[in-house]
Amino acid sequence: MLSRLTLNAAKPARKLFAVAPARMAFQARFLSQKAIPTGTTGRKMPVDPRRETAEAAKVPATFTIQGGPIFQGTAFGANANVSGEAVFTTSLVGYPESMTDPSYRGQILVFTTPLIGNYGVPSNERDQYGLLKYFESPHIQCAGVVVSDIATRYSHWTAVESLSKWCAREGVPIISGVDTRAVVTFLREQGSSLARISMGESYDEDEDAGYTDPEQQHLVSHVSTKAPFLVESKGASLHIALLDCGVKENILRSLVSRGTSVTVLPHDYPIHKVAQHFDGVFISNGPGDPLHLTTTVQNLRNLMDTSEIPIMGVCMGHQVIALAAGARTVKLPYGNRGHNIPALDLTTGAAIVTSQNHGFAVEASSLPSDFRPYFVNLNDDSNEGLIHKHRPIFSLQFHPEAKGGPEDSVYLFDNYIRAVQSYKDSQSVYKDNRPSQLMLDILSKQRVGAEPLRQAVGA
Ligand SMILES: NC(=O)CC[C@H](N)C(=O)O
Repeated sequence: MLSRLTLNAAKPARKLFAVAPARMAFQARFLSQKAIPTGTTGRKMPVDPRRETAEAAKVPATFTIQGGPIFQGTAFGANANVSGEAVFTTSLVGYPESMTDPSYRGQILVFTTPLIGNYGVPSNERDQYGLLKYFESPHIQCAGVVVSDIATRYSHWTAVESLSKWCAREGVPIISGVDTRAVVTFLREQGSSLARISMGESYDEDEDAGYTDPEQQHLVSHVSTKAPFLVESKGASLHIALLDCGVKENILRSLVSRGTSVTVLPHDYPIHKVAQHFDGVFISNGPGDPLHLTTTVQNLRNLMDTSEIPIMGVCMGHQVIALAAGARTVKLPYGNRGHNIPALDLTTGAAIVTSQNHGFAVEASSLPSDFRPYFVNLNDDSNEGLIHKHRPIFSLQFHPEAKGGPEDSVYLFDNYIRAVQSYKDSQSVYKDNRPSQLMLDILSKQRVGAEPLRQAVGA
């Protein structure tokens, strides 16, 4: 199935890429034009306070891929040396959402879109449900950012600061001036690789020194909530339990805005022991290798063996449901990250464009006979979803909440809510509707944020 993804075994010679001279000349011209602002009347215009000073662009930085090319560029954001898995996204917009998506925890995010930062960074305003309006979690989750050209001016009605200032506050470095086409060419041929962003021009000739592999850690335990909390939808009659592997705000919003209250539980909460208090179970997205989530998988297996409750999973949630069902997961050579990835609905024959961010995938051929593949990726044939043949259980490798991304697949939340409603209707005859002690305990708790990324600021 994944044969088209097979890696090229040949290893290219290590290459050093300096900042492209053409790009520097272009930037210098661009900056000098900005230095003489004039209006249509020839009158001198006030200097735009949102413009960052050109000096910021003078600090050199180096991006080194383990066993691969070395890129020199200029530093923005935090003055910090970081290491992580280098991954690339083909999204055109949505950098505030991608960078705060907990599934990117500890990764170095390479944007293939050449100009990043031109609409700045929005505020941490919250909506009527208490969810962040413009971010997918309260902090930047990726370890570092690599771009071809960072915009030093920004403009948007929601913007409150520049990309560089935001990253500086959050301890996350950016390197700009990198030939991101060469990075992607390398990663596509050699597969997912560890990398470093370091301040200065020097780089360690020792190819194996100083690299951190975030996947060696149990990343979900860092981003999952530490205690249950409720996201309330006023007057909602449905109540969903969500296992939080690193949930994006817009997944919660997609559920509560459809008239359900959501109780968010730590990823390893014994869901099989409490599911009778809820009308549906949801398993969220999250970072790292799904094989680390042994307790979550075991609990879910117990749940699926003992209850008929509707279950939906997204991304990590999809992988965990597959593992609980007895299927296998694999690491893809370089993953799928972007907002323009086509998937085919195998139940209807309709193609949709999806938002994705994952390095692992479910091996469709390993699904047990009571499940079937739901969607397939039209670029690389990898599995994009599974659906139970007789029960209301389905999951998606892509992100139907699509923040950012196209909204072709939001209807899948409607399908889930319909299943939750009919399950509730079928159960209500037997159900004791008095709130349990568990629910009373949960309702009394405030939301406790997950751990922010802690990186040493200062080289
Ligand atoms: N967005 C996600 O939930 C990612 C799932 C998993 N960590 C992967 O990389 O495949």
